[in-house]
Amino acid sequence: LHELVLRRVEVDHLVLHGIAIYTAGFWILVQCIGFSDAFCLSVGFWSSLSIWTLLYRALWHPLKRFPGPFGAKLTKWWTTKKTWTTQWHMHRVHQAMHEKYGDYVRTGPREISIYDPAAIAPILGLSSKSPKGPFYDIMEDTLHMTRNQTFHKQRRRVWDNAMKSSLSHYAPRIEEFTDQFVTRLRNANGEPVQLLKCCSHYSYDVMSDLAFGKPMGFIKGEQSDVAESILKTLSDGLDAMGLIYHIPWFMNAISVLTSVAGPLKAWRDWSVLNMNERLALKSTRSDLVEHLIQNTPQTPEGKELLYGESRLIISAGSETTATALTFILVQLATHPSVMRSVRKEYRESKATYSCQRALPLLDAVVHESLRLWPSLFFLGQRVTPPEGVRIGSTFIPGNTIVQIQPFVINRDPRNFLDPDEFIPERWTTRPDLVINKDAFIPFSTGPYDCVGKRLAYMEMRSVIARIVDEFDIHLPDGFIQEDYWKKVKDHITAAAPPSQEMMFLKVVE
Ligand code: HEM
Repeated sequence: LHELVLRRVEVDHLVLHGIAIYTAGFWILVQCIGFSDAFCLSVGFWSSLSIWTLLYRALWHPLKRFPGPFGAKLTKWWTTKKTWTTQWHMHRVHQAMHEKYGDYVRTGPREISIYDPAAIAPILGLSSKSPKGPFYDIMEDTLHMTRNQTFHKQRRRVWDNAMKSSLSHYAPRIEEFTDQFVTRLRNANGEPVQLLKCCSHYSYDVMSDLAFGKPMGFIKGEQSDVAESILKTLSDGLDAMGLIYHIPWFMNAISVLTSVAGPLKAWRDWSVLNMNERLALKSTRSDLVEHLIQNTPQTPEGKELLYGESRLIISAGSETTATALTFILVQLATHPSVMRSVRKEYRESKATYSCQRALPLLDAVVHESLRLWPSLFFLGQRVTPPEGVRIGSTFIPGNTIVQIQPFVINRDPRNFLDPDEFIPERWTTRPDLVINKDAFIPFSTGPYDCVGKRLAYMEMRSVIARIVDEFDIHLPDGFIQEDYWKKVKDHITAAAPPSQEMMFLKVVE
């Protein structure tokens, strides 16, 4: 079985089929030879298959010459265990592995983690021949979760056009949500507020407005119980995802089961209800979802795609932006002189300000915060083409899962001088501090890069500019920067410490 099938064919998405076939086979065996003989045969089969697989992975696998932790060479459960024992600090584990083993580390039986910036273009870039990996099989097909390159290309064109033509109409709407955000901070009267919660409420409202034409009502505190439980499911679910997403076959099985009954089902039902309402609206608004609707056949398959993509808008755009906003605000609070300079820049440009246009220092602050703390620690899982890939002097054999690690690359002194320091000026007046600009990929790069990047910048500019214009931001007494950053977890997205509070005090002129 190992030599003929498992070694040659990707079976990650066939686990439930495998379990069904095995169960049927076992039942037939029990009918033929009785339970105890069938059981002994089954134990013998699984033990010999496991021993052979482990021996093959350790001794004969084409990746055996790559260095890496011994356990990781044998099984991906090693990563799950490591995630658990480090309490979701895999980004730090990757840093340590890079220091110990170098630029190419075997982090799974058929997986290499790459910390070499020279790999970014050949693996992720426009001319890459490495398609998406098995992680992207785990849910129903959408723009993001598909491995079908033709489907992706066609659908990406629709999304790109939709973003291009709808964003200018959407800018005033973003400012309206920012008004609500600032009002909420004003109402707090300088009392501590939960930072991540505020930012999440903002980004979930903006994204649900974009997906369904109506916000979830979080910023104004008018959310329904269902919306509240969905936000909780999505946030809590990420910790579980952070543990199991390393093992695509397991993740695949779990996501199928939980979408039939369980937390993902509630999320799915809610999105179907809201998308059906949106479809019935016959909206004249030129927004993202209107473009998607117009470019999707009104067939059962088309509707499934729209349901999936409405969830994609929320899942791809909310956590990422909320985390980025949270980290930027913490950086500004701990670098008050930068905060004052951003305020000055915004005030001087108010006459021509639009969240669609770059403000050089504010954009530099966003860049620098994303460089140090990218919203997504996991990006760009790819599979090398059958002929393999050569990067400099390193040859990676075909059908290897490869993963670029942005957190490590962003803090590599080969790419950025003083890599652990927050220095926004490296993106404005100090370009000498950026050695390799191409290593900066918080939105990924190439054909699968972030389609919502411009929208995300609009949100971040709008919120940060308006907040620093009106408030001085402070962290509570006793806040220790080092401890805060140590608490950031890696559960696919970067997880900001949820209970961190911040005070927004009216600027005294
Ligand atoms: C600071 C905020 C954001 C960051 C850092 C970010 C980052 C990323 C990254 C790294 C990817 C590639 C993921 C991968 O390789 O699997 C991605 C993809 C994507 N992002 Fe974003 N994102 C942000 C905001 C948004 C927003 C606001 C939207 C709005 C809908 C969005 C929609 C998407 C979609 C649909 C994809 C999949 C694109 C494709 O596969 O063609 N993102 N994002």
